[in-house]
Amino acid sequence: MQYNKNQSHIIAHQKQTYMDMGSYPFLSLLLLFLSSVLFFLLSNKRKKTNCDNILSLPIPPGPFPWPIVGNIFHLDPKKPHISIAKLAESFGPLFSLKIGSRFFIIASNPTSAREIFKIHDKELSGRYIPQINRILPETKTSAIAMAGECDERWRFLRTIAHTELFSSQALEYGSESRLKKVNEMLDFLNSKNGELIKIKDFIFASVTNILSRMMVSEDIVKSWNDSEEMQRIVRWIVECGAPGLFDLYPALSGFDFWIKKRANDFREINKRMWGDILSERKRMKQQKQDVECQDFLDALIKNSWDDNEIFTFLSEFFVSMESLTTIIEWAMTELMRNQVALIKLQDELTKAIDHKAEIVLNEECLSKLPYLQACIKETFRLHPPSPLLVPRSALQTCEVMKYRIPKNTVVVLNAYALGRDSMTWDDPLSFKPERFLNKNIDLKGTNYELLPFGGGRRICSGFPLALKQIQLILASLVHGFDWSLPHGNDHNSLDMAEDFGITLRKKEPLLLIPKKRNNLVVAH
Ligand code: HEM
Repeated sequence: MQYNKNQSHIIAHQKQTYMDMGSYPFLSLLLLFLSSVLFFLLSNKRKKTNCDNILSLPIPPGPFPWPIVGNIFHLDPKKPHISIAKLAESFGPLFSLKIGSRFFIIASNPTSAREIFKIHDKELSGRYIPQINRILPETKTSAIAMAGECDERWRFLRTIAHTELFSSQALEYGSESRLKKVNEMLDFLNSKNGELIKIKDFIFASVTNILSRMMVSEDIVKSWNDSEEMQRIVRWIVECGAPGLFDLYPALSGFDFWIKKRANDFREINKRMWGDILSERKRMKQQKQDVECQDFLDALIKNSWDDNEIFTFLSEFFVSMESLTTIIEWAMTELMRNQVALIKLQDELTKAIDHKAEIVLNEECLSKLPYLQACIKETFRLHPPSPLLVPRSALQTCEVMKYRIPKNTVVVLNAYALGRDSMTWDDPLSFKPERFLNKNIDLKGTNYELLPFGGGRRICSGFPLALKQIQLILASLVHGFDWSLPHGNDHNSLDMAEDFGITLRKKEPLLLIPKKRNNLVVAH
């Protein structure tokens, strides 16, 4: 066999290659190991640096907290929304408070609102869970607003509520019964022509029955006279389930001897409200009188929830009826005080809905009326029913506007301050619906200067239904009647005092005298 230089070169090359291949697993493992160590060290360093960075940041500024009580004396318990709006003037749009042993941050302008609802929405999407909920497991499994975080269960509950109640299809389906309820309200008002009436009572009865028809196919306010009693019951449910003093001092929660009683009351009232309706429905189902899944209650029974879970889920939606009543009462109050706006709104409605033969008001047409929409937005701006929204909680320590927000901080947005911020709004204390005409500002939680329904992933899930009800009822009241104050009182003398509670209500209920104006027909 002849030997040549080229072959020797090839053999040498092959040897080299075999050598490489022989050591390949070792080298590659070594490289893999080294790069993993490097990656681990670097990413850990980055994480550590991020963490160190966040931990080295200051918490938002705020007034000095006293030992044990914290900043409790900085708040007027009757007007906390105004106290914290004033504190924001000194400490800025994101400031902190300590109340008891709880740490709060308060956002008060569109920039800080955007940070909370958009940029840090995920980290700040928790809710503080009051102590009472720990002994009421049903509030954990079947209450949307009380879900501690946006987990699978929360998503499931929001999906049921959306599909059955708030989707366009569900709203379209419920349209006929909404219009029926509004017609009943108009009949009632016609029967009171010339008499003095407390407007929030019939508004509450109407919005509540609209919802109860959608949910359980019957009225839960059986007569107009029962409205006050039902308002008391709803308030009672909220008060039983609301955070108490011991929530501010969790270390002392073992001494809350009343908590079991409050929990029992909560169950008892819920049962009183829904027990008979549920038993009757179950009885009908057993007798196969009502096999098909027809309303919201049927859908819940189908989910095999226990009775307490069903009661809790149903009640959660009813507590928002007070918000609806409050906003419509404020809208009527503002329109009574601002007669020019009232006449403009009546004109808009007349042009849009009066036809020669009959006057027909329908939901589709109302959603397109710019002045009606502007009046509603202007009322929400000045009188957000939940001025501090529903507080959120920080799921993890995070950085917001260069401040450190520790895990479990309670996050509050002052919607009241947002709506009256003179940096955002011209002449902020005046009722001027015109400011919204030709402006692209809506209530869907992305215009951070106006957030009465909150924003981000936890935005009010009932928003689409709420808006439909407000439009329909307000338009019917304004177009169907002329309203006057008792004893020929001057419109400017209307009392505008607020009462801070479950909602920011009008302190003195609005009393008005209706005079039939139009033969209104509310139609599909
Ligand atoms: C004027 C009427 C209403 C106002 C002003 C209002 C306001 C709010 C606000 C501020 C929140 C908290 C949002 C957030 O954390 O970002 C909320 C949550 C909620 N609202 Fe409403 N609401 C109204 C009507 C309704 C109605 C009619 C329903 C149902 C029938 C409803 C059901 C809910 C539910 C289930 C939540 C909890 C959402 C969650 O935590 O994921 N609301 N609402």
